Amino acid sequence: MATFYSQVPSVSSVFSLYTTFSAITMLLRTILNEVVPKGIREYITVKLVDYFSSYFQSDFTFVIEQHWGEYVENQTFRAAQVYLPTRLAGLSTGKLLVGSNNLKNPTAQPNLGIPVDTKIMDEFERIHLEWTLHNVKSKGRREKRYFHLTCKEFREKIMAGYFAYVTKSAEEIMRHRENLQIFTYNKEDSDWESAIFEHHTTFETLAIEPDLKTTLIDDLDAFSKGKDFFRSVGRAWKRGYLLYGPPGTGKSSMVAAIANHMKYNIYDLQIQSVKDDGELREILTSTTNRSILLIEDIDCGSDASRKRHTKEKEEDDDDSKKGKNKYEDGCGEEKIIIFTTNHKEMLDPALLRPGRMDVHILMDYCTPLVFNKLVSLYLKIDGHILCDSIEKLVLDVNTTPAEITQQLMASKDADIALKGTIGGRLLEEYGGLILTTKNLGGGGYPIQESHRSRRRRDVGGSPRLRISVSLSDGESLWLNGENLGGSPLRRESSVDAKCNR
Ligand SMILES: Nc1ncnc2c1ncn2[C@@H]1O[C@H](COP(=O)(O)OP(=O)(O)OP(=O)(O)O)[C@@H](O)[C@H]1O
Repeated sequence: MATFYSQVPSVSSVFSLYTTFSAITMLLRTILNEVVPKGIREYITVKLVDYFSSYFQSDFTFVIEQHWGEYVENQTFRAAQVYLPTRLAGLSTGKLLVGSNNLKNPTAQPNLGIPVDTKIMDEFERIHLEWTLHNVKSKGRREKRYFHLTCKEFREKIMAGYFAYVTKSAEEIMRHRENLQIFTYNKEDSDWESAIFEHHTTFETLAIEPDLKTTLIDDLDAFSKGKDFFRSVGRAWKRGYLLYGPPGTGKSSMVAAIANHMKYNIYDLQIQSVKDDGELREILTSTTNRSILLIEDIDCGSDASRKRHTKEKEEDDDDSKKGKNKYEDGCGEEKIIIFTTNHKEMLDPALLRPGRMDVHILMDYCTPLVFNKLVSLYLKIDGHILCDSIEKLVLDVNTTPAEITQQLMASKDADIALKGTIGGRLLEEYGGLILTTKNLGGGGYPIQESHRSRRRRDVGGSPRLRISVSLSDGESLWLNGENLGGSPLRRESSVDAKCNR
């Protein structure tokens, strides 16, 4: 017994042995890091991973195809596609697939792509996993892509935990992705074609009323966090927006701001080219989650679409009685649908019924606030001597943000740019007088599209526009210009405004 105790090392000798061992380990690690170049170290790691992976050859394989059913995008495939590039360090070959679609920053480090027929290693709760992307193209059929995910056992654990982990990671990556994509539908291939979405408008650079901006952002944020809510009320996790208003008031810019805020890709569908509901359903189901389906100019239609609309209307009436919406049918989760139109009054009333489009947003002519926002965005100034008068004028004369931005872009010099706007031109011509159309016998004469076209016909088809202005000395004038955004205005005649309405 005594001999045994005498052989047991003391605490201090254990501690000193441990210290020496740690120091040697650290020294060796430092030498290894100093002496063996990084490339060789990584090569050894890859080889070791390779060796062990072939040693523990997996015997169970999950097959994850790109499409689930004939057309529906398989969300598990999509999640893997987004997630796997983060696991390419464990690649078992000496090759990497690299590329970039970053047009904003062409010198940025390229991204890693998923090479075909190449093993990609991953680990989940100490389970070793192996992914391989396969690509099969058979004659006359579209390319078939699928992943093999192999593991030795633990099938239950993979089903219960790993796929959810991959999906969550992919969502996180997508939430922070820099480049969004815009897809357009190719009828011939019955598939979407993608391109980088280059519209950089955000809610910061979109000039809209502040209240509308706050409400809309809150609505979008609530939607993106609303998974449980939508489920609890038994509704599909979708939101529909109808953007309506005259051309040039920022509907497309608003779509870009929404996409950039949500980091959603856009599927831009020309509804006129879709022949029937069956095709529409196929197209909708082939869009991915966390995306925007955009249908612009919903009021415009070819003959084909008009015929379809008549048929649809009958079906819609039927569907709406049952509380159904075909744009919602079977098209996945977390999706936004946006319709735009210049003529809300021409839309099929079925589309406007409660429950169809959740939010209707009027994109209108410039207000003083919108005008000032555009001035501060484009001219980087907080105010200008001409602004007060132009603000008053935009209340009376319908001017679109597009017309204003065009003029503000004309020069970096605020004086020149502001004088180029309709208000600026009037002010310049009439020597800084306060201009208003308010006293024209009954509350002014706002110039709307219908008035414009009637005026055009009145003057024998020439594209002239007349606006009425009362000067500060009480005199009323009709001013004549080629159009609001065009050539300088000139005095035509002094007339009684009432007679000319
Ligand atoms: N509210 C706005 N804020 C900032 N810029 C705007 C706004 N509205 C229009 N613009 C400017 O005008 C251009 C045209 O606007 P946009 O295409 O968004 O209008 P639209 O309402 O979609 O027109 P259309 O109905 O003809 O498609 C934009 O590229 C942008 O520069």
